[in-house]
Amino acid sequence: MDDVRNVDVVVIGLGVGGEEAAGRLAAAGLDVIGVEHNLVGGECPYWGCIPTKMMVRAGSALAEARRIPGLAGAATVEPDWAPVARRIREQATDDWNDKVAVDRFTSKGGTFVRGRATITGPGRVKVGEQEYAASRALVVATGTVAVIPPIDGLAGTPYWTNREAVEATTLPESLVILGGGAIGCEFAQVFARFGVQVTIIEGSDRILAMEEPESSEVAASVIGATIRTGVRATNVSHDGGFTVQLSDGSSVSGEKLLVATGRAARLGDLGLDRIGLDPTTRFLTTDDRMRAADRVWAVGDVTGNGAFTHMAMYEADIAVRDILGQGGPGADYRARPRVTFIDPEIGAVGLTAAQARSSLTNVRVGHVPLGHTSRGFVHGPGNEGFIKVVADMDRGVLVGATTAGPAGGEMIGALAVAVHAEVPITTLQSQIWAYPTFHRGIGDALKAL
Ligand SMILES: Cc1cc2nc3c(=O)[nH]c(=O)nc-3n(C[C@H](O)[C@H](O)[C@H](O)COP(=O)(O)OP(=O)(O)OC[C@H]3O[C@@H](n4cnc5c(N)ncnc54)[C@H](O)[C@@H]3O)c2cc1C
Ligand SMILES: NC(=O)c1ccc[n+]([C@@H]2O[C@H](COP(=O)([O-])OP(=O)(O)OC[C@H]3O[C@@H](n4cnc5c(N)ncnc54)[C@H](O)[C@@H]3O)[C@@H](O)[C@H]2O)c1
Repeated sequence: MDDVRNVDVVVIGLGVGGEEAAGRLAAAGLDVIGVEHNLVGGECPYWGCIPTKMMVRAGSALAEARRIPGLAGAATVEPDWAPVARRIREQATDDWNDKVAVDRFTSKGGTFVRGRATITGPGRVKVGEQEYAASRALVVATGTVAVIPPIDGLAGTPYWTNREAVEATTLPESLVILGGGAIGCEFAQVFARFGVQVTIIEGSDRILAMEEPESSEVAASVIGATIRTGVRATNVSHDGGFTVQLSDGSSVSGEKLLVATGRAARLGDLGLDRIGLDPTTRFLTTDDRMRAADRVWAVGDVTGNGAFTHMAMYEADIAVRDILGQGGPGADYRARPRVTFIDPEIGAVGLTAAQARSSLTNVRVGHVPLGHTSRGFVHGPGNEGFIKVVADMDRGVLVGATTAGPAGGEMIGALAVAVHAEVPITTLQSQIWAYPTFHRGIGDALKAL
């Protein structure tokens, strides 16, 4: 084995959070080792946010073209997956090549190491035969993998996860999706718009179960798939196509099967016990400076604070400032935004009404269907959606909101500011909202409080 190499910082995992932390620490002049066993950039650019949003963009273009009759004449729509697959391969992922991302990190002065890192002791990390000793910080940013539920017959079949779905160059005729969360819903709508017969199997009683019930209703009405809720898969068999037996005795079949039943942090084989942490933990618990242990910081999906790219970036920023001794605000999760990119987009921030009622005594809700607003009326076809605000009336501030609609992901920005900055509801109610915008509906929802 080579000698131990002494450095300032080792970052394990160069996904969204790790790359941000490693790059900034290197740019600040520290001696940083960044370790990545797969692609620098992680899930988001290669199999997550970016390619799936390219798919969504393509599906939305088809849907908008199909709305032309009745609005603007006639249109013939002939979906073709080839340009989508090409765009993903050439523009989003460089054919799943991370040279640009590696160069981005090394140009900041970081040292890149390709391989799987294991922790061997406090500040100590081994990659292959080389061991590193970090005097200042160890940053764990190892992200998540798709959870594969222990369903009889599933293991060993050629099921898809998000990775195979993103890499697909041709589409199946039919697709069964296990799980109706964000991943299941986004893929379902896109593939359905390209002509695939999609069936979603969701164990709980509604899709997008973590969001407002109205969000689930809107999603179910627009996705274009057969949606089976309250049933679980009990058995999977593969004989050219897939047959999934369900807990109610029925079965569904599809040419392909996509497993989208959640994500699990990659922590199991990291060696956490060697730094005094529980190796069986689901997520790494941190303080508000993202410290998980002495001179150990954790950022991104592994912290369990919301598996979103913006959360990984946010936590990386806090960890970097703490490691560099720069101070500044600590982590505050009250105004966590999220957007499910179906059409209509479902933006949300903070608490749902049910979450608010479970922890607060004086909660009021304001709600307006988007079709009742001037802009929703003008928009016509494709105007599904609503705006819902959740208020803590004791403090006179919003604690949560949902904006579902054609610009739902953009509308939530205004309400994220309101929740984050605790803008008094009376101030929001006296605001002037431009006419006729979708976001003017926020004023209507506030009036309904
Ligand atoms: C289909 C899909 C769509 C999504 N869409 C969105 C979206 O629209 N908006 C949004 O905000 N979020 C979205 N997400 C979530 C987003 O991709 C993640 O929240 C984000 O990638 C998390 O970043 P991370 O750095 O924590 O982890 P990751 O991106 O998972 O990166 C972790 C990295 O660590 C590496 N690694 C793990 N263990 C080791 C080890 N021992 N040694 C070396 N390297 C290791 C991995 O190879 C990986 O590259 C989506 C996710 C999926 C799956
Ligand atoms: N637009 C975005 O920002 C975006 C998009 C995709 C993913 N993501 C992130 O990735 C995370 C993971 O997404 P996801 O959709 O895989 O997970 P999820 O946890 O959001 O949803 C998984 C769903 O699968 C269901 N389920 C679990 N086991 C099941 C089973 N055996 N049979 C039937 N249903 C089952 C659950 O009830 C749940 O509704 C999201 O929570 C989000 O943080 C974000």
